Amino acid sequence: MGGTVEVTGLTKSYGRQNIWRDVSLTLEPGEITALLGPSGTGKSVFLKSVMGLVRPEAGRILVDGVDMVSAKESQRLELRRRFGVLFQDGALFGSMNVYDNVAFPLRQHTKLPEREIRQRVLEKLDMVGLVGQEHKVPGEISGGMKKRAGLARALVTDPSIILIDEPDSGLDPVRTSNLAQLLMEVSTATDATMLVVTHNIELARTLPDNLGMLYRRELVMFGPREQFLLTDHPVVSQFMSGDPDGPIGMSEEADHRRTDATDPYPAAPVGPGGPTGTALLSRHAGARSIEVLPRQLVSRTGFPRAATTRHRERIDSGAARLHVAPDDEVDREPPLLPRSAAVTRALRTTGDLFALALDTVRATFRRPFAARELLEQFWFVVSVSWVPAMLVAIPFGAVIALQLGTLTRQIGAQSFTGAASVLAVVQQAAPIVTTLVIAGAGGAAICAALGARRTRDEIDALRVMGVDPVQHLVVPRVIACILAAVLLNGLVSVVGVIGGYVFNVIVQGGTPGAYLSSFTALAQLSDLWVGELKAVIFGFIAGIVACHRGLNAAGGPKGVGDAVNQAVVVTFLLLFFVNFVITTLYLQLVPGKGA
Ligand SMILES: Nc1ncnc2c1ncn2[C@@H]1O[C@H](COP(=O)(O)OP(=O)(O)OP(=O)(O)O)[C@@H](O)[C@H]1O
Repeated sequence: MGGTVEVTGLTKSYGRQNIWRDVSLTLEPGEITALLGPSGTGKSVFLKSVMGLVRPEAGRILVDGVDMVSAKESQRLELRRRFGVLFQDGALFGSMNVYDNVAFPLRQHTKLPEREIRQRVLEKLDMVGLVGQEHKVPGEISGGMKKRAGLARALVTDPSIILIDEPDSGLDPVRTSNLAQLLMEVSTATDATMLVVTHNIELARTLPDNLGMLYRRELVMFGPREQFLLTDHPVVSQFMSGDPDGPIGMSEEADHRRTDATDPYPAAPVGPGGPTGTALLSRHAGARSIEVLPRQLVSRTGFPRAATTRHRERIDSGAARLHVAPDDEVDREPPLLPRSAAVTRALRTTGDLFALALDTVRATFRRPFAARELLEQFWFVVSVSWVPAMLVAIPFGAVIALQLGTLTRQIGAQSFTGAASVLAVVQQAAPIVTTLVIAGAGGAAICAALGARRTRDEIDALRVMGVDPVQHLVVPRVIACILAAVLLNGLVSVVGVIGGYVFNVIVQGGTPGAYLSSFTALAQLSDLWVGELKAVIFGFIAGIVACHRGLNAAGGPKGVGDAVNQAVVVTFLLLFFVNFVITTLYLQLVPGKGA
């Protein structure tokens, strides 16, 4: 039997915008529930709250008795393994083909042999009509196909709770009907609990056992299909008939308030066994005049559906009743939430950045380690950074040598030119130059790639499949940035020193012997180590900031662009500040040679 989801008093806001408040409903085991509502009323946010991806500020979501809202992230990852989720655009992983996408949850969470995985994957692909397309990557298939592949992935682990966001978007009417029938077959075969967010009226009338409707920040109505479809509530009636006239307007904010406040919209009378074929005369102008309850879909296999029997029993016993929000609640003005101060937001972002840094350190020691991802990312960061790093290193080393050479000659200390320029390159210029290039080239690309995955719901899809994005994505990227910084720092130091040598000896007429001997006289091994230590710390900062901004990108391509910009700027600022701290500490704690 499917899981139970009990939602009580749930309230969610983003900044000053209250999305919905005090939402309470129960998804009964094995039953199918459809959540309706005009665009922008927070249906997807509700779905994400149930998955534990969005944190409501008040209320509880008990999934088989465990509260998703207050549970630790590790508990949530465990709970989410019971879910099968289809996101609005499928949320397929862009780097994998359809077959690997569908196989992903099985490979991640089971030790099934590849032969068994193949059998299960092909069975689900057959179910959604995608056999023969399994070798294609998401960029090569249509929106509807992505949706069906996403459904195959959601079903491949035989989940006990299935959450589906707009299954009909991107599908033609015939495929939508087929999909509704498919969901009914899945429900009959597995008895999984389902929550389907949809705008499709036909699907809403014929598939679910229960319906709920969000409107003006409230769950205006929730209850059994038999009662929900027969009410003459103006909002529900208008929505179900697709009528342009009524309380629902073009936008959620502009929707005018219903003026008729006298009718409490009572539920339609329902007889035992359900009122199939019942006709109801509406008493509201503008609402449907006569409604006939459409038949619910049944399984074509001929097997009875356990949830249908239980649902009937709940109605007959009076346990399942229509909940209608009191009139004054629907008409209430949205609460004016306090404006979140810029300082508070900045502090929260800084706190999140530190939390991610700590999480990354902890997740580094968790198994399995994403070694392959690390190698790929390391190769990627080095390949985009090494050429610019070298090209910057030569003029940098030369400029330092030129400046110091001129200065030391002015004060009659030419013999220290080598030491001064080598120390400046190794300790200061090399780690900073290397990390600026890594942040500008590798970090920006990492941030953009994660941001794009975030806006395509791929990150949420990972979390829903019980995969920790910090362990799977952040750890390999951060370690790749560190390793690349150490490697390139060494190379940049060598190139910078050679550049300085060439300029000092050839252009400024210094002697090679004086240059080298001054270096060995004043420099010490710890000077080299501090350069590499800086590279490690700066690489860590570049990786963490890039991942943090990427994982928090929001609002489509512009949001990703903004995230990349912020990542580069924040990394630069942090680098110079941390460099100042390390240099000051080093000079205070490590006495110079000969001092
Ligand atoms: N991460 C977020 N940050 C800020 N606001 C958000 C965020 N996610 C959603 N919202 C806001 O919450 C509101 C509800 O969005 P949601 O996507 O849940 O609506 P919906 O009912 O699913 O709409 P549709 O049917 O058009 O998909 C919108 O105003 C949206 O701008």
